[in-house]
Amino acid sequence: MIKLNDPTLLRQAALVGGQWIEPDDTGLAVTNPATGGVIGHVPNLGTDETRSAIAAAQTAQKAWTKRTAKDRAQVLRRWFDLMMDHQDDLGAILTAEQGKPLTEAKGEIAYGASFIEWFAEEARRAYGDVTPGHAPDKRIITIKQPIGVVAAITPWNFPNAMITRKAGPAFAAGCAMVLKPASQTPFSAIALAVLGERAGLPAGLFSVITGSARVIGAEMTGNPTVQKLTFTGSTEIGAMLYAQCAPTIKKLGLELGGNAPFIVFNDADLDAAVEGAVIAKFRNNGQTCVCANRIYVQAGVYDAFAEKLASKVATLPTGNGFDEGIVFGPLIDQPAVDKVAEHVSDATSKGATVTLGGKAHALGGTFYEPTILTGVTADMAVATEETFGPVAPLFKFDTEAEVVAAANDTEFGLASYFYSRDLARVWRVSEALEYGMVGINTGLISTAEAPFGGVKMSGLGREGSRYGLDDFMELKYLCMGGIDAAEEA
Ligand SMILES: NC(=O)C1=CN([C@@H]2O[C@H](COP(=O)(O)OP(=O)(O)OC[C@H]3O[C@@H](n4cnc5c(N)ncnc54)[C@H](OP(=O)(O)O)[C@@H]3O)[C@@H](O)[C@H]2O)C=CC1
Ligand SMILES: O=C(O)[C@H](O)CS(=O)(=O)O
Repeated sequence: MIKLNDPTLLRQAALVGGQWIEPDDTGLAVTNPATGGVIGHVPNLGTDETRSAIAAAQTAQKAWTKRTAKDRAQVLRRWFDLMMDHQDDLGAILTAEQGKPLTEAKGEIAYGASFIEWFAEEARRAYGDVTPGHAPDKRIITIKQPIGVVAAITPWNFPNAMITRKAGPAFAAGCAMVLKPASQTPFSAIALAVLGERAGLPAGLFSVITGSARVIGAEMTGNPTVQKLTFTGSTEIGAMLYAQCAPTIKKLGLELGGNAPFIVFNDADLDAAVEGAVIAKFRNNGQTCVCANRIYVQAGVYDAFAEKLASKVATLPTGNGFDEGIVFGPLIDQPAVDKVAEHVSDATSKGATVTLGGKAHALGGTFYEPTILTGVTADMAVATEETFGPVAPLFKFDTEAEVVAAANDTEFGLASYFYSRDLARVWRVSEALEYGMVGINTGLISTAEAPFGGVKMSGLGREGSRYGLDDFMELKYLCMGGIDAAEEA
């Protein structure tokens, strides 16, 4: 059992149109990836409950949008305050169902809450404009209005922040949201809904539906009342949902897979580059879409970088996320371990060397040793597939042109990183990299103030920043005519 200051936050129920529904004997078990133990159960809901939630959202949204932006902002601010007041409990629930170390989980709570805080402020800045008319009697006015009912589907790797990164702008804009969280991590979403009620989110505005992704998703994508679908997860599922939304022409927000390059030039600050690589590669045990999936090191510093990185990572302990000082928790499930093992096996079979780790951890279960590979080449699976685990493949390169071409040689375009202290090179490489985001001399770029998102197969739209609200609003053009000149006195 998870020790909580407020046990009511761990609620074994889904929230459908303002009504809490508890699981019956068809309920779905949620397990702790570190121990395999059952944390609790959630109801196995489907089409009817999803349809009911969407109808309730439509009703609640009409009232919500009539409230002032300041009023909506105050509710969001209260939600932010409650999240931070309960940071320890929300972090414990997250570690229990996702596995990341408690310190990192609490960090995610603060990161997730920052999106609610940011959009509480942005809510009051949905500015329109007045444009000089195209005729003497015409005036042109542009206003922004909420899209309406939003459906959201989120992944297990950031079970709090991937929800608030959508709910914050949606509610700030005046929308309602029906959410299907990942089946492996529903309790973080449910705890957010419990606190949302306490903050004053009206009944029906925010529903959390648990059950079959395929069935719930089919209703979300097919129901014409849903005006926007916002999805974070794999490119494969994202593309399928994109197609499912086509018949009802929904707006889409897609935050999909990545294959981030991490480039270290000869002129880099090597210690800073090692520190950045540890964060960019191993945050959340490598289970993030913006993780450094390929590490390119210029020939002049390759051996020194590899040695420094291995020495640093070797000091970082693996274990149960609730234990003091743990840096690497378990992977989410056995398929995740199998994929990591397959990538390591493929690389070594094609000539790569295991400098550190390279096998399942002695702890067993879904624990895997943090791994560093050297002598990695472009024909290996780690070069083209997202590993989504603690494997750092080091590629050697000679010239800037060669590494930029290699970095761009992927269908993905989410995050990228490079270390250089040459100003001209910083500009050249920043402009040449085909990605939505570029980290320059840093391995950690995600923050509510910045536009998060990708290009190519990594998705559509941006979350966070001053642009995030617009993804949940529609522009309306008012053409005011008949404004004739006053009669001469
Ligand atoms: N761009 C970004 O910000 C992020 C991208 N990702 C990417 O997601 C992948 C790993 O996350 P993972 O959760 O496994 O991704 P998935 O795409 O498998 O799952 C994401 C969500 O989609 C749901 N889902 C799965 N199948 C369907 C379906 N047929 N219809 C509707 N919903 C469905 C899942 O539900 P269920 O849990 O029930 O299967 C889950 O809630 C990686 O590729 C990673 O790069 C992950 C996080 C962030
Ligand atoms: O799920 C993810 O990978 C997140 O988008 C990563 S981040 O926002 O925490 O960088």
